[in-house]
Amino acid sequence: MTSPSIFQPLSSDWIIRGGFDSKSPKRFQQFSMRSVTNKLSGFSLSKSDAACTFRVLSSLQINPNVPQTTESESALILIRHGESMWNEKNLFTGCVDVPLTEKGVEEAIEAGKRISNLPLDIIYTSALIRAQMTAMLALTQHRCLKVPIIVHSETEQARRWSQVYSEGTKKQSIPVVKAWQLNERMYGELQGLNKQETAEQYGKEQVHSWRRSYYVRPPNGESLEMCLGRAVTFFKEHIEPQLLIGRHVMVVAHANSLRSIIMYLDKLTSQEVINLELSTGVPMLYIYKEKNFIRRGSPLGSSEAGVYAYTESLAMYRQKLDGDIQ
Ligand SMILES: O=C(O)[C@H](O)COP(=O)(O)O
Repeated sequence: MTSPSIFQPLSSDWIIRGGFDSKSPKRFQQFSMRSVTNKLSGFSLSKSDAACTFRVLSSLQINPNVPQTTESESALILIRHGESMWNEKNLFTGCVDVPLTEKGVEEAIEAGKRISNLPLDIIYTSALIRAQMTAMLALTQHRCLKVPIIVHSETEQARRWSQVYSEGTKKQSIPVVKAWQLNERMYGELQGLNKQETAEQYGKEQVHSWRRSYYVRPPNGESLEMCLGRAVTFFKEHIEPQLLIGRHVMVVAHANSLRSIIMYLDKLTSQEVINLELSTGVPMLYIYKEKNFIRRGSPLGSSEAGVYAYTESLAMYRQKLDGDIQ
């Protein structure tokens, strides 16, 4: 029996996002993502990785029942993972793979409540456990009641062995795609050091520039520019095509991989991104329409109505959920 690994998307669409005080968008600096990516010797996408990713995403994307239109409106949710055990200890974490604290678990559940009425077809997370825990915990709160299933594409065998053979079950599932390109910025020789102690040793300004500037690299680590080279390239090549065909996407990642993606979405300059701070576990919403990203609402509002400015299609999705439940 053959069964292509295709997950059915929801048919509705919707909106939102918010989160920080960005200034009015200015022209985004033009530069070649590829040239930046190529500079990252330790972070280049191998041919076999690329082939596997392509196969998995192809199987997720190709569904003859999905109307492929460029006019649809789709939602993009971005969430920084909940508090990790090294956030709690104030340690530079970067690509070290540490889990959530209890508070981080609560933040993930709270984030899930905030997005529980928003349609969702596919989830992307980094390869790090704190982002994956956040995604899974958030999904426990979603009113669609679908099961998030991690896509295994490491090898052909992993792909075959994780196939689902029921179309009905696939319809009740949401694929979760892991991508190392969404990992936190690699913090080099700062990883494991205490942030406060490092500021005392090297000076506040130096540490601020390692943490927030666009071009400056922490010792033997990635600058935000380098992080953007991989994260935004992945976003453009894999996530944007999903949005383009009307899929609703959630990305669960990290402070700096998300800062770089937001820099791209909001057309922030290298100066503006310095002031961009992201809290743990706070969902941000964008609407993707006619190839533009529109930031919606503020996740910091006290009530859901204050949080999300519903579009017509989002309101319809919500009504449908309410109808299904009554
Ligand atoms: O990697 C880390 O230490 C944090 O997740 C993000 O750190 P930052 O606030 O220094 O960017």
